[in-house]
Amino acid sequence: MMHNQPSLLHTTSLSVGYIRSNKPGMPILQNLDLNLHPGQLVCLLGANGTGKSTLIRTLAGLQQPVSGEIFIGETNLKTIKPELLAKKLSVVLTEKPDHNNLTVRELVTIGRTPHTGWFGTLKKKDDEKIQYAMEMAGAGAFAARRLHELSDGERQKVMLARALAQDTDMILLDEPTAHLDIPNRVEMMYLLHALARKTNKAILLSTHELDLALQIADRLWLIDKAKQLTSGTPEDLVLNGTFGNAFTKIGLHFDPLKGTFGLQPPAYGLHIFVTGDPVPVHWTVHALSKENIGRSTEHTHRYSITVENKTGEFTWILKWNEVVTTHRSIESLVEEVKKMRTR
Ligand SMILES: Nc1ncnc2c1ncn2[C@@H]1O[C@H](COP(=O)(O)OP(=O)(O)OP(=O)(O)O)[C@@H](O)[C@H]1O
Repeated sequence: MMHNQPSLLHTTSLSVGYIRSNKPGMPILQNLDLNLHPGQLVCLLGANGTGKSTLIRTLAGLQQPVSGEIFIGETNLKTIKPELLAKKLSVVLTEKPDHNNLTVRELVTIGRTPHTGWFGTLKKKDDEKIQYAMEMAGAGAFAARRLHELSDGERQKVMLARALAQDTDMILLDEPTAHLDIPNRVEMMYLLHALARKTNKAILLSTHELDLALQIADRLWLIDKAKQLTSGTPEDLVLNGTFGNAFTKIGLHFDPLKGTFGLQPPAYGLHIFVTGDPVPVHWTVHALSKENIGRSTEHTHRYSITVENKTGEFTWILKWNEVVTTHRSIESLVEEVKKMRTR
């Protein structure tokens, strides 16, 4: 992707890891030349323990790099004044906040400090930003509650609201969807994407939500099993196999057509020809795969299933050699297939 706007953050030969006293640094990820551009949502993906949190903490200036440099705009992170950094970059980590007795509104107001100063008076504009941040993050409904009274998912929204109130060019988030239920996960990811587009912020988030990341990320930073980080669009990384390879385990298979992981379809053994509308066919094949039965593409196959859809009701017609049976549910169909198979 071409970028007309200069990067908000870049790294040169960055290695991240843990520096132990009297011992050489233990790099986890090495030789990183990364860029964050305005208006982009970047998803950082990798298996457990590959260094996602370590990288985010290092980019946010919360821990020292093992070697290499990080630049915020043109300024080296080592020399940037904390007040300026707080206006450029906000970070949302997974740790629980220590200010458990504060109300949500009070915590989000702390996010505004870089603009008001610790003893600064809140101007009308700050109040508006705080209110807006809480509403954007979906935390408005519990603004008056104390942090210790919130669920993990509610607290996560509040931490996002605090970062939004800080109103920085860049937001870095470590697993922002970890405690959310599925509708809230989808909503959070779309919210962050819309935010990047609307406000021209750069947003970097680490996640284990592979399918969501494929759908909404402008760019992936993908850490593979060899601890190499590859940066590219989701589409390119799927097409060139990097994405599938990074997560494939023995027996697990990445389907590049659907963008999902599943059990490896059987290469040999029973296959049935399935035909009909794509949706019922999909769920029929889905159920058969649990019985280790694959889908055949051969019309002349000895076994076939035809899904008919008359007036909104599905009927499955199973042909097993010469025997034809009709079914009103996938459950009944699969039972029949299992019976036939053991004959
Ligand atoms: N304080 C520390 N000192 C030494 N090693 C650490 C420290 N914190 C983490 N590590 C190690 O660094 C590696 C990377 O950890 P990190 O938390 O960055 O991984 P991650 O990709 O965020 O994992 P997850 O997906 O499980 O959250 C791990 O092997 C971990 O054991």
